Amino acid sequence: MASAPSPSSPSSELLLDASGIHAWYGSSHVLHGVDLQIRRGETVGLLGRNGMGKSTLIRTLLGHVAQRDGRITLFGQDCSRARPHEVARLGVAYVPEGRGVFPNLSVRENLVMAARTGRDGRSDWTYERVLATFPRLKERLGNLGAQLSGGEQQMLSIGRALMTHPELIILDEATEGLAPLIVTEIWRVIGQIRASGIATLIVDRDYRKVCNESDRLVVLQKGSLVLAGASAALRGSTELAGYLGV
Ligand SMILES: Nc1ncnc2c1ncn2[C@@H]1O[C@H](COP(=O)(O)OP(=O)(O)OP(=O)(O)O)[C@@H](O)[C@H]1O
Repeated sequence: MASAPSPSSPSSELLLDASGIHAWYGSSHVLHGVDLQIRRGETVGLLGRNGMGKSTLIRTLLGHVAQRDGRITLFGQDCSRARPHEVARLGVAYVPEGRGVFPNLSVRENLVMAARTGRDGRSDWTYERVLATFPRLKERLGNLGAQLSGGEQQMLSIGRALMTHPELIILDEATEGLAPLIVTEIWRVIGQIRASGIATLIVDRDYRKVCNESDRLVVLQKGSLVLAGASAALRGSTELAGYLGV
């Protein structure tokens, strides 16, 4: 089992190195030369008001936005033009808001189907460990994905991501629209993922939580990176509040 770096001291190895990222939807130019780095074991919070380009940046890094430009290196490999399945195969798990679950398969099948050893041969996120992390899923093993509540589907989606032994997990609005108790549960698991040494990129509307649960913050405004730095330094700053409009 790989040793887990402490959340406060990510290693210097770059898992993601993206520079000069541009993206377009038709004639609409949405990202304007964004740079983003994520180191092994690091948790990065991606912030910005609605429509500033957070989801587009994530989708671009994952190869989902065809009209893009810039350089994207993942685990040392050039992925600037990679397709989504090629990025997934490299060890990046994507947990999109409210999706990522097969509705006609049971919870057990959803998890087992996702199982894969990591690039470095890791297999520490076993089926049993995922169920221990999400006790609710353990009670629903025979239920179909479609029969789960929104919160349970989100947990299953994160559970499936963990079963792939990713080195980087991207969580886009993982708590959106969920009941407060479930939101607390999901943040607890995000904390566990962080402590286990998996690097994470988090987008969430609860910017305070993102500030508290991340090592570093990057802020987008109108598709450009306007602020970046250690969460401890930026949290509570008037500059951050200004960009977030809070
Ligand atoms: N599929 C699409 N086609 C055209 N324009 C899009 C598409 N998706 C997003 N946009 C536009 O791109 C811009 C950035 O949107 P994006 O969803 O990346 O922002 P965001 O920061 O994630 O915001 P939110 O928090 O509201 O999801 C917005 O102006 C949005 O209207």
